[in-house]
Amino acid sequence: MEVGASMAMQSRAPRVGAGAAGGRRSVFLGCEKQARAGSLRVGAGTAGAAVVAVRARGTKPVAPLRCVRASPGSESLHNSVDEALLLKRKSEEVLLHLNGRCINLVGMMGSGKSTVGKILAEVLGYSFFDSDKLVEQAVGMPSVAQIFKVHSEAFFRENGKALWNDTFMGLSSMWRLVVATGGGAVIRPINWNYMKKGLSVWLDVPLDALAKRIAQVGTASRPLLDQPSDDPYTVAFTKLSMLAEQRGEAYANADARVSLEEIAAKQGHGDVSKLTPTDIAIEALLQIGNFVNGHPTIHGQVGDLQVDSQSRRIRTS
Ligand SMILES: Nc1ncnc2c1ncn2[C@@H]1O[C@H](COP(=O)(O)OP(=O)(O)O)[C@@H](O)[C@H]1O
Ligand SMILES: O=C(O)C1=C[C@@H](OP(=O)(O)O)[C@@H](O)[C@H](O)C1
Repeated sequence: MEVGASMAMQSRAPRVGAGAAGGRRSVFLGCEKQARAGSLRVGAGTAGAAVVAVRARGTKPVAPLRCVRASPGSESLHNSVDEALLLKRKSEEVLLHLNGRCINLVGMMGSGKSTVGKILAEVLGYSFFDSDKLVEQAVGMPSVAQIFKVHSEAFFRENGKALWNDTFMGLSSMWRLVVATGGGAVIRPINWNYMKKGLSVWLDVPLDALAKRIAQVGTASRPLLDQPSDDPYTVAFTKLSMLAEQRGEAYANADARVSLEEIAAKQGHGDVSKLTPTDIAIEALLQIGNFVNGHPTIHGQVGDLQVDSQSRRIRTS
């Protein structure tokens, strides 16, 4: 989640404020930047504990083209103007068929869900959410690492499940969002019930590339990989291999798969490290396009909402 602060979409990061409900915090998501008409309240959670209130953004079909960069020191996200234009064209192609459906990115830690998700949100004129950030804020802690430390992994995954339910139920009830889900979100079947209300896209990155990225940025924000070692690459690679073994089939539930190896092969590279996040976003749009063409939703149900594809107004069903 280390994408640089310079990216425009961060101004759309969800704000979460506390509200007492059912003995824990309810989650208030305000996607305020560029918010326009329409405010929607969705009861979330079987206990009705949390209410997610979302300001629906107005229509803004495609974001203006602009050069975006990742964190300082990293590569430019776009290799060229041509690449940026291709991204924009692909987004225009899929936008109409998407019909407001939410895009849920799944994949291992470090697979680029946040980085690519922000590019997709930017170019589609969608809002970007990071599901881990929502849980952090609902728990009232600054990071997942802190939740693991003060509580435990089990708390994060199991005891915190009501929060997860609220988070995913709330997110799945919204529209025009790109969501970067935590790498472990796929292991809870109920999360799929919610994610399947929109589209799910698996960023399938070779483990070697993941371990290199994570070793490069450090493991502090990824508690599962954060062990004292002189060789963070090997620690990350070993743990990621284990997780991939356990989760492989769960990721494969996604509606669309973006394989970095396949993109690299198409481009004639032997190595995925040459791919920019924009290359990956373009392929994601291609795969999303393939999926939505086979699964159209027109004037239909999107999650719990009715979306009018002409006016793009939202009504609760
Ligand atoms: N295509 C890419 N090439 C090189 N580094 C990347 C790429 N995509 C993401 N990264 C870097 O990898 C790290 C993890 O990316 P991130 O988007 O936070 O992954 P996730 O959200 O899936 O955990 C970040 O430091 C990011 O800058
Ligand atoms: O794969 C996992 O189990 C995890 C992935 C992390 O999110 P990212 O995939 O965004 O790094 C975070 O939820 C936590 O450290 C556990």
